[in-house]
Amino acid sequence: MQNERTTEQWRALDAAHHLHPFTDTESLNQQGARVITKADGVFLWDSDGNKILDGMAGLWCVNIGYGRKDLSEVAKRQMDELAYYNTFFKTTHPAVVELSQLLSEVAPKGFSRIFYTNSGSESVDTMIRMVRRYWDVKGKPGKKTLIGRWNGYHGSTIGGASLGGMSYMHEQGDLPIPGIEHVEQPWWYRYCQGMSPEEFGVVAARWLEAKILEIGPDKVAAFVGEPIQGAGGVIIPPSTYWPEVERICRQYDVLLVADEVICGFGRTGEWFGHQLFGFHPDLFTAAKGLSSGYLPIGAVFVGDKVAQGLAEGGDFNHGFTYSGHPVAAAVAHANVKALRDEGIIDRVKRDTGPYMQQRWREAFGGFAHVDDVRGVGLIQAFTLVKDKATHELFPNWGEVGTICRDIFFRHNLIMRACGDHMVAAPPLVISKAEIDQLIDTAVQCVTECEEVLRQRGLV
Ligand SMILES: Cc1ncc(COP(=O)(O)O)c(CNc2cccc(C(=O)O)c2)c1O
Repeated sequence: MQNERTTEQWRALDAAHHLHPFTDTESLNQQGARVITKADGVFLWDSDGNKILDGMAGLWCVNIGYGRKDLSEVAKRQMDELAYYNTFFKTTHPAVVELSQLLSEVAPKGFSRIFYTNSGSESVDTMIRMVRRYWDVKGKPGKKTLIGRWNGYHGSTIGGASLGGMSYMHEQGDLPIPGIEHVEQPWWYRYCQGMSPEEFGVVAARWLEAKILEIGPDKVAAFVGEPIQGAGGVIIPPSTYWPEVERICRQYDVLLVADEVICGFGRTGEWFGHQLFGFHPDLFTAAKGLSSGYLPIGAVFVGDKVAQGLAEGGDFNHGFTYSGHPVAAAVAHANVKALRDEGIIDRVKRDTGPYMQQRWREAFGGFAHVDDVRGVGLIQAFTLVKDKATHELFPNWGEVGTICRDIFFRHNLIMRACGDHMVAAPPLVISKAEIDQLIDTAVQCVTECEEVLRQRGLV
């Protein structure tokens, strides 16, 4: 229950007692946090009664949309029946069994076993331990190194933050941990050097081959990547990239891992992002859309080959108090069942996704400082650039993106600035009329943003 307080009272208590993630506390407390009090469908309301269009589905996660009473009723029923029991020591419970069976149905062939965590980060750390354990069991304990991409994002645990390629995270906490390497991201717009996307995709994939040969294939455990880099700014690789990555992984006996925390559960119009690009990972990580953010839960989908390898090794000494938590599992089951049975993912693929992509390209193709307008399904972005003709970016990466994001916020539209990439990833239940509202507001904001850039002499 929420105490009835004024916005100012909530802000003052928040400033006094709450440390926010990825936040400069002093800076936030000077302006105060925006107090979000309720939500429904694709809309949020703040404590001053403002109605906000949530173009980011929370943090890329509320795939089914807000306000689903069927999910809250499932949570209540499960909590009343069995609020908690663990899945250690040879016990299980109906909620996690039913979820596991459903997930084995919606997962691609060859993924029949799921390990549960509480977040995407924990799923990534679990995967790191799994792939290293797999190679131990296979008699190749030297294969410990995992390779990720610069500007990839894999969470904030020590493993996830190390595997991610965000340098500003590595600077805090003496990261990366040993055994983690990175290759450049497949960002065609920035690195194409006159190559077509298709040519560039193969070149970028072969950066992985060079790194494997530099380290030594007998030391490399896995390559890990998001099908589409999300928090890195919606970097969509050329179609030739992932098939070449897969070929290289098979050639050098390196496990291939897809981080599906954002791309999973319908974001791209497919159940999972790797299906869109036609590659076949040995494991993939998930969270976010698994429960649509209604309760924290993550998962590692373990391919049959790796599951068999782990089984040969006996005890896998890893897990969490809340692995397969009954209430989280019951809500995730109801969420995934609804995504499937209500045709929500199908509609993204065939209807609202294509509509969004057409409108998005029409709306942002003509601005002087907007380029690389891109997207698939209901994940899309554009980049604010200094010169479209030369692909010249703004010198102080992120400054213009922050200006633009704040203009969006003032117009009660939430989009994400990842550096100077402007990103949208709304709930998958967004209607065409709501897509029109999102885009029309965004066009107004970008128009205002370009005016501000001119006034400040940035263009
Ligand atoms: C691909 C990927 N992998 C792992 C994680 C970590 O998940 P958890 O946060 O549940 O531990 C993520 C999370 N992605 C994420 C999380 C928070 C903020 C933003 C942003 O874009 O601002 C993105 C992610 O996007």
